[in-house]
Amino acid sequence: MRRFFVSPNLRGVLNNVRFVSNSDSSESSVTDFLDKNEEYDSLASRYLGQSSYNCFIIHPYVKWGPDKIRDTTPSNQLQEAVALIRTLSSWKVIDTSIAPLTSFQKKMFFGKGTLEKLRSQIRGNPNVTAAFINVATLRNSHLTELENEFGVTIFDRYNIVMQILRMHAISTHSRLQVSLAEIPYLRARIRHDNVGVVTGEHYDTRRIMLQDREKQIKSAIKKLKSQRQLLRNRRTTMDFPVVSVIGYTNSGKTSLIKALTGEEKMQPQNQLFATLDVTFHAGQLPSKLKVLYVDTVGFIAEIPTSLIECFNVTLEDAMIADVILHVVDLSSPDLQHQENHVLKTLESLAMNNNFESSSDKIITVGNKCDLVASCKGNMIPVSATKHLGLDVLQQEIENAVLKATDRKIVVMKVPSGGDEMRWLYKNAVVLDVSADQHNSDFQQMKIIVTKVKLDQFKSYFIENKC
Ligand SMILES: Nc1nc2c(ncn2[C@@H]2O[C@H](COP(=O)(O)OP(=O)(O)OP(=O)(O)O)[C@@H](O)[C@H]2O)c(=O)[nH]1
Ligand SMILES: [Mg+2]
Repeated sequence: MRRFFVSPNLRGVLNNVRFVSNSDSSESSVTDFLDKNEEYDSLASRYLGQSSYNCFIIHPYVKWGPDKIRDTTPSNQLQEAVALIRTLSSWKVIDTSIAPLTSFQKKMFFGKGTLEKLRSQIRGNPNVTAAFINVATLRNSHLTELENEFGVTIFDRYNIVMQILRMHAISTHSRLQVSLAEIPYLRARIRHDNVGVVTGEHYDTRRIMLQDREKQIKSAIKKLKSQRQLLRNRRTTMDFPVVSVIGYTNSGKTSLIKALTGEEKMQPQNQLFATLDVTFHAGQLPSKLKVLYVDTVGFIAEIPTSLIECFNVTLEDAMIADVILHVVDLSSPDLQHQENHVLKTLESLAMNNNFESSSDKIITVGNKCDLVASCKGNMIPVSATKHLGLDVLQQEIENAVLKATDRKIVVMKVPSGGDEMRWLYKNAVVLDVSADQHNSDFQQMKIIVTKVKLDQFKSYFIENKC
């Protein structure tokens, strides 16, 4: 299993281990090109709207058949759509509607009656300037159809999520990833606009510009990856167990790490995709063992794979952790759907990257227990903000970390002030030292030690003496 290495200056490092920094000048030069492309900017501001809209939200749902989603309800999904739009600070939700469909594969997106009803609702309200159709991606033909019918700008989830990510991406790494995710979207949109245009010249220039930009972004991400690897390698000598914290967006991952580490600088927010960087934070378990908690980007259902893929890189660090905390929001009416989505995505990520399955190292944490009367299922109830249940959780994390990293808590009798003591201070975590009651020349040391180090100790100090 891979380990993260951190600097020998333990205290400094443990204050706040953050491998991704917003102000790293060596990184920011890598992204200079992102801001120097007028043609791209005009395309992005047109399709990834930076304006404000008064939005009518439509949640289309399939009543039966293979497209029907079974572990949630249309009204829960509509609620998530509303939360997505509310995350865009300058947008307003004007009205919402749940619209039945027979299938997403039909030539016309809505049936005649539903379309008629929606058209009169939207066209009848002069305040409405946009409609958000709550599906992963709309086909170009459906986009054209709905624009013509409703007479307002049409958005799908891909677009809305992109806009949120754009708004929250500050660090070099997240800006690059978001920029990469924009390309397939824009490519589809310029193709859409090209329909019916006699000369394809303009389309070709734009297509080539997007292709060049994609190449530049990919090579910048590659460069950055090797810089980050170098940074990690430089922080040699001490290795810490790694506990990654994953979960659906807004479930409380950042809040939980803040509660477990006491790191005041962390800023949880009531927004979807508030965290877009993988960051590392030092914490201490009940036995004093130091661990690194990894904060990660949240998951969300119903987005296209090209968008998910851009964030897979950030999840790589999370996947190879010793223990994974899966945070679920107990107060969400859509708890089951969100939990299933995260587990399914993890499974496919593991499969596609040839990682070993992560299921046996997952601890499920039911967060926001202060908002519910009871907690069902096999999970540890906590409240990150009210600091409830954290002791039990930390003990569970410790047991899992010891098991996953082959560490043991051992009590040893060693000569006072001898080489053995010095060796153990250097190579193990010393939990307690007390004078041996039967022989004052010896000390009892309670330590946490890896199996490898314990075997070394035995070979240096026990077997060699025989
Ligand atoms: N009542 C209550 N609110 C909580 C609790 N934990 C987190 N929250 C709130 O939930 C919201 C989201 O918290 P975050 O910690 O930012 O969630 P996250 O999972 O990191 O979200 P993303 O980074 O956007 O995916 C914030 O408004 C928190 O204050 C809790 O235990 N109880
Ligand atoms: Mg967060």
